[in-house]
Amino acid sequence: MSEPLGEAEFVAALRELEPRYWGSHPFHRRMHGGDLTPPELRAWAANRWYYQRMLPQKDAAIISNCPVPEIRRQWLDRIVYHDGRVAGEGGIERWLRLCAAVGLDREEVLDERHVMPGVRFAVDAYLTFARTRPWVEAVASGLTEMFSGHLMRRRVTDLLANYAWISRDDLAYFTNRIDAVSGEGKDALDIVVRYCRTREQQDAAVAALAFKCDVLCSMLDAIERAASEAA
Ligand SMILES: O=C(O)c1cc(C(=O)O)c2c(n1)C(=O)C(=O)c1cc(C(=O)O)[nH]c1-2
Repeated sequence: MSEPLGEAEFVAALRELEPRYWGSHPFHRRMHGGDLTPPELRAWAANRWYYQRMLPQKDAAIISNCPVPEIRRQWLDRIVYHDGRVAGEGGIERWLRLCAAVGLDREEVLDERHVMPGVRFAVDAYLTFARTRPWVEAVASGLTEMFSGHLMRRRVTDLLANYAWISRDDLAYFTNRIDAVSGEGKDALDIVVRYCRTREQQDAAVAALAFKCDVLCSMLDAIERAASEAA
């Protein structure tokens, strides 16, 4: 059995996966460059809805598999963040607001008529991973958020600069998420470092993060196809 990595080495192994993150995916590059047409932006928002609406179920799966009260308590905030405390609030509602801003009716988002099979497959795989793998691996798979703060900050700037009909208020999903992610990302990394003690657990955490990078890129591959059909 190999020796466990030191903390710095383990964190470096996780961070080394950044090139596999969806930040550099060609579809994101086109979006940030201002090259998407209104129908392409709608295809993106309607498909990503399927990811957004699954996140609380993924976080609930982590809680249900986790025997540590302190972690369960901490993780609960994520569900409330997306679902809100009452109907009409929370991240999911802010995503729907963005969908409306790009010209989608609420109904056509909620009934998921635009969701591509590849997006469904990738997102469902993420949920199944969280339900079936050890809870700390599921937490590690969410560490893509370590890479997302910078991307979301750029997204707000680039969408405002390049798509005249989108206002700052329409982007409340991202402006709000940027603040949340700096704290949550650090908390999740601390948990992974603390609970992955053996080399096998550390390797499984790195593999979980690689898997999640693939989930996100597969989503965007399918979204790219939806966009080309919509354009
Ligand atoms: O816009 C983005 O690029 C981006 C990326 C990610 C991510 O890296 O997983 C998340 C989000 N946004 C996000 O808004 C979000 O709520 C979120 C939750 C999670 C997760 O795995 O638990 N990732 C992400």
